[in-house]
Amino acid sequence: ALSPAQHDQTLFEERHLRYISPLGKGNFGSVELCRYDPLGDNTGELVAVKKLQPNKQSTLKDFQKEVNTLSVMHCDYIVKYRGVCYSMGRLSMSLVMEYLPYGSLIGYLESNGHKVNTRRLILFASQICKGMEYLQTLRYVHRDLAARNILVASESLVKIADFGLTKIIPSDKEYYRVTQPGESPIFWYAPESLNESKFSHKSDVWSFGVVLHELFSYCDMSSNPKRLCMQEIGHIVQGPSISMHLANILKNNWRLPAPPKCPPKVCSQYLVQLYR
Ligand SMILES: COc1ccc(-c2cccc3nc(Nc4ccc(N5CCN(C)CC5)cc4)nn23)cc1
Repeated sequence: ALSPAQHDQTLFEERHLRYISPLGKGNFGSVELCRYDPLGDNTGELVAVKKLQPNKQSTLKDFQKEVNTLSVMHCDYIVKYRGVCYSMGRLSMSLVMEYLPYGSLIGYLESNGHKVNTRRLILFASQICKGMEYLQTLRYVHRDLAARNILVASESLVKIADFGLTKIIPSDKEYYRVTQPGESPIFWYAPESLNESKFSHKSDVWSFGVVLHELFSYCDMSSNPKRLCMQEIGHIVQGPSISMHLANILKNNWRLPAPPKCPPKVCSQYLVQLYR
């Protein structure tokens, strides 16, 4: 008879997890393509395995929170949790997720942009919206919504990934205030996040507006949000004062310029910020 552990589909045994290739690295650790092949006949499922590299930024506790966050998500527009793999006798753990073959939205649009029309971009934007709407029903704030954290499952389906910075809003408050975190994606931050480290569904809406800009720029490197903001701020500025300068130009109503060929009805960076 199978032991309880063997019944647990979310427990992946390290000995059956066969490394195939690297998928990406972040300040958290790395993500690898593996095949979970308990039968040893290459019929096993391809999975994306996020290995934790505990460093000053991310601890096992943070990683455990990310795993718990993803494990309660059941939404077509959020990357699916498959389970965990413990190694070094529970001293280290990896997060096992479904593998999305087309990779990150940035890479996909860079190499397939020519065959992605406005209708398709709007479909992707609406799917990201539905994923964010689902997060909001669970009172989650993503805090790192950006094209780099959107994955492409198929030519007509994208999913939100990477819940490393996601926080639950306390039931008695409308926002989450953080102590200054490490690597901050400040060019996707709303003014209140820059000025007061406040994060809410509204600040996620702001970041969605930046994602719209990325989508309709086809994630072109020359017009990425960081580059355009730094051009406006002036490259002379260095270090922590960048977020202060960014808050300033936003206060003076500078916004990311509408991407070339962006259909007027979509140029809703402003609409998005209206609805915040
Ligand atoms: C920061 O790096 C990553 C990398 C992978 C993931 C991740 C999480 C959860 C599911 C998942 N599926 C895929 N698929 C995927 C496919 C292809 C590629 N690339 C293929 C082409 N290469 C040159 C770059 C990687 C990257 C990811 N990546 N992925 C998240 C962050």
